[in-house]
Amino acid sequence: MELKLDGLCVVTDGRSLVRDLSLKVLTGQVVGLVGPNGSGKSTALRCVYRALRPSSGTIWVGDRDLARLPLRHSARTIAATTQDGAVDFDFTVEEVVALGRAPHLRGNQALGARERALCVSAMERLDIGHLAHRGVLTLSGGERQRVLLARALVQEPDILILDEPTNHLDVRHQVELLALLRASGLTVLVVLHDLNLAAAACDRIGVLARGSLVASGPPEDVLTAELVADVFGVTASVVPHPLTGGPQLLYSIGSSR
Ligand SMILES: Nc1ncnc2c1ncn2[C@@H]1O[C@H](COP(=O)(O)OP(=O)(O)OP(=O)(O)O)[C@@H](O)[C@H]1O
Repeated sequence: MELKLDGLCVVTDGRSLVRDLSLKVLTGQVVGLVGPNGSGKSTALRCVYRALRPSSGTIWVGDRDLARLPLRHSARTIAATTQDGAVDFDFTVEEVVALGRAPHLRGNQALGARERALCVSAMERLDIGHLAHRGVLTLSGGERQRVLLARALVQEPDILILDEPTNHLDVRHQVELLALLRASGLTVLVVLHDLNLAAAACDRIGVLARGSLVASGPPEDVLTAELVADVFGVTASVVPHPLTGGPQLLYSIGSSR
């Protein structure tokens, strides 16, 4: 299902956090949103998973205006993981993952065999099967992040919204997660700080700076040394990935040695 942000604006206390953001994620595409700290990435995502009402603009989910969709309908269609991955209660891992089915159930309806199998499969895909009976509050940051991703997958959404899903993950789990996203066939909008991961995993990249989209397109068109210097204030060399030919950034870190 296609996701389209059309002229999205968020104004809080007279300050524009997101300015006239238009961005399309075609069905089954992975689109990365990158940009410096405070550039409005999470604010834009919060509008898509309905934690925040935009000041103006429209979010189209397929051919439907998100603001007019019943909450239960959008909860079935869009799954999200947030940046801090906060979990307040000491549920077990399998209980948290099962919560992903909530938009599909009525009241206290129990999970059926298919739904339980879905939860087991998602835990296996995220390499957390061995943690099923652990309390989530006892988990490491990366383990907890994988639990929340499993919960998002069992929701069986059409659209996944992920805010820095790799930030606590070790390199193996980063690579596995991005491979899983690419193989999922879902429409994915993901905030990533690691530009090299974004280049490797995304069909297209949008760059936000001070709330505005300053570039968007395939990674090789967007991730240029000039853009990285302009937007992030960092000197980088862009070299082709030896296997894929995609752009990879090498940073110079000043040193007296
Ligand atoms: N509720 C709010 N009230 C006032 N300012 C806010 C609010 N929420 C976010 N901001 C500000 O809006 C700006 C954009 O925040 P946002 O979290 O969207 O940035 P971000 O690009 O996701 O940053 P980061 O990379 O650090 O996660 C920041 O300056 C932030 O302090």
